Amino acid sequence: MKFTGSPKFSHQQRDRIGVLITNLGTPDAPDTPSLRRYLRQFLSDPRVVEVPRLLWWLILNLVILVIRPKRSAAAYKTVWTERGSPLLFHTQDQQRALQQALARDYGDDVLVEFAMRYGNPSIQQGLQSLFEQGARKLMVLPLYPQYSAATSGSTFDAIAADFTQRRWLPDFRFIAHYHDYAPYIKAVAQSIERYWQHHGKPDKLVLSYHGVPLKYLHQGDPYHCECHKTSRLIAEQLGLSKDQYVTTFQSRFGREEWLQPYTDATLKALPGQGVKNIHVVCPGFSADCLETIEEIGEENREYFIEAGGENYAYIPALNAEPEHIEALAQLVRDNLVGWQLHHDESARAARAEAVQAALKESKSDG
Ligand SMILES: C=CC1=C(C)c2cc3[nH]c(cc4nc(cc5[nH]c(cc1n2)c(C)c5CCC(=O)O)C(CCC(=O)O)=C4C)c(C)c3C=C
Ligand SMILES: [Fe+2]
Ligand SMILES: [Fe+2]
Repeated sequence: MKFTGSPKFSHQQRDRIGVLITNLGTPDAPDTPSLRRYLRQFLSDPRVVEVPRLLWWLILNLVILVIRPKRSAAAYKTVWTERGSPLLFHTQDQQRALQQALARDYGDDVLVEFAMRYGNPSIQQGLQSLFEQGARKLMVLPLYPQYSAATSGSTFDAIAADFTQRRWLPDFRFIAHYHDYAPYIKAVAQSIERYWQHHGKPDKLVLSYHGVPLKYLHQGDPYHCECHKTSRLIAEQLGLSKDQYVTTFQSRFGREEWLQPYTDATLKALPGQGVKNIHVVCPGFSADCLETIEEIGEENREYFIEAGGENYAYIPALNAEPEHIEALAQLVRDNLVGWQLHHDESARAARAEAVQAALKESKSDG
């Protein structure tokens, strides 16, 4: 059979709305074979690495996948937890909390699943689960606030690739970005303010975003502009003047030029300019992961202190914090307009209560 059907469908089944939240993905374990598998899938994506395919195949297979998996596995080991990779368990927590927040309004008419662009659970698994539970309308929300072809664009490709194999396609909405969405800006600003209430204000706030090759900007990718807009809006919310914050780009990969200023070079230079007390926040990462915990929390701290810096703190990502979940729930509600399902209101209210009670119970089970 060429196209996957929906054998479990019955006319008694209620139509529902599926919300798929996604993130980048992470290896299954912090060991060399798992990293080789993960990096092969990730770095073979033409949306991520825009280099002629044959040349890239040679570099990837003869150099990168020989050297990098072992090195990256060692880095992942330092952040791995009992619940596995931080990116994975934070995304799980976000899924659960978002499901609960939306159940307050929609009962079980709206289902939330999560998936990873690379590795597990895959986009295909996430979609399959939603469709099996009766989702006939689908909203995909990649948890990348700033759009880049390398991230949100690639996620769209994976959804589209799955659709090419399906017989029954859903109504479909894709949230390409939310870099200037007021509830998101407010959630980031609040988390910074809360941090300052306990730890005081720094000389400078560094807003560090994952980088991309500079050529993507020149070829029209809006990512760089969206990062700067997010920073400006957060700074406005916090009442910071231009000299009190700086936007930088981290996690450079390979030899070509990436977006500047680089986070590491900036942190090495700041103490020499008399800035000895800084806080770093990463508004582009909706969940803490290797790139924030290890790269910003550890590696870059050392650069700053070695260069003569005195106080350095990393303000954690929004993860499953209530303000974040409320911002995401609001984003989903805003984008559900026109998609209300037509059920009897009182029955819906009763279902909403039942779902709330069940979720509370499952939460107290651990
Ligand atoms: C080849 C280049 C890469 C591009 C372009 C890129 C863009 C990009 N990535 C994120 C978010 C994350 N990246 C993460 C890890 C990671 N990124 C790259 C390379 C590119 N990223 C690599 C090789 C890795 C793996 C780690 C390593 O080997 O160093 C992560 C963390 C994943 C985790 O498991 O914790 C995130 C998140 C964005 C937002 C982005 C472009 C906008
Ligand atoms: Fe990355
Ligand atoms: Fe990194």
